[in-house]
Amino acid sequence: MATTTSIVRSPAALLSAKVTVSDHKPTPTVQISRFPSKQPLSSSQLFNSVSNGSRLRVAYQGVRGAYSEAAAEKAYPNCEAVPCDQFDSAFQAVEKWLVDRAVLPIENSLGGSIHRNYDLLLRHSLHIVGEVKLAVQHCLLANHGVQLEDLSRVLSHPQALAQCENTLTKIGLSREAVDDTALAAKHVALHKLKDTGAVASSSAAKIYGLNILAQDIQDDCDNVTRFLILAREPIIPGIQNPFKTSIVFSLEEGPGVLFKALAIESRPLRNQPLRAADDNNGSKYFDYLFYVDFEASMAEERAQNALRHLKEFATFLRVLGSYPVDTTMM
Ligand SMILES: O=C(O)C(=O)C[C@]1(C(=O)O)C=C[C@@H](O)C=C1
Repeated sequence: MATTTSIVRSPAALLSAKVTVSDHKPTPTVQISRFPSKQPLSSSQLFNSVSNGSRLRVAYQGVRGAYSEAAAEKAYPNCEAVPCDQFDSAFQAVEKWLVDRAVLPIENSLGGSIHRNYDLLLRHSLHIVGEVKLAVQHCLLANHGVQLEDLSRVLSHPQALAQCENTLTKIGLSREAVDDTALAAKHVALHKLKDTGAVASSSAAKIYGLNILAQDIQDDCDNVTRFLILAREPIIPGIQNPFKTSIVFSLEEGPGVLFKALAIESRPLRNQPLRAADDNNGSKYFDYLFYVDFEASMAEERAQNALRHLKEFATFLRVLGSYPVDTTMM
């Protein structure tokens, strides 16, 4: 997959910058119509389009019809959703001012964490300014005229395949992973495949002209994916509505007690995953990063106290963002 991203060094250069954010669409010319102020966004600004009336540009990973596009549109109903071929391109598109926000999946109620995005959060310096939860209802799609018994194989995003594991096993289809669910639908349609279906959304069926053979094929009807909204600047944390704060930290000592006590997301450190133990035997143990979401705003004293305390024994601590909780699915 070809990803060509021009390195933009000054805001003026952005006006003529071209970026290929997806190789499945004609190369879009990115026009930055607005340079957001350096001021942090307030939480009330968060869900609105920009004040001069131009549409907010929101990067997502995938092609048209992907769940991530639906999540971007749920977060910002009037936005221009900009497809990116990889998660990393979406991060870069925000950093290079080619778009205003990125909306990326971070965890799913059935499939678990999307580890790649946890790693990318750390490698890039964007801020979490919101979250959006999306109910994911998968369909089994095929070309018109193709019956269920004609299929031997199904294509989809690995998370989607995992979310439909039991159903696909029952039907007896072999699985093949592709970059996103809508791309699977597009591939099946484009190549007029007769023996291969796609697990994707009903809107992907509409966009690529496929037939819906089965609906709601996920193993649990409560299949929810949580997406993070990322921006160049943090928002000013509020206290008027429920806020969440996401942090990442590492510890001097082994992960043991804290890990068990908090049951938090932990990932081996990428640059230096193993740490020598103090036992002089040359033994090593994994050095962990802990990702914690807690339900409090950084504007609250109790959150500031908790982080001050954590800072005393953490070898590394970063606040990834303090943002309003998405209460739409509660
Ligand atoms: O493939 C898509 O349509 C996506 O938007 C990606 C993705 C994911 O990464 O989890 C998003 C929501 C669903 O959980 C399945 C796939």
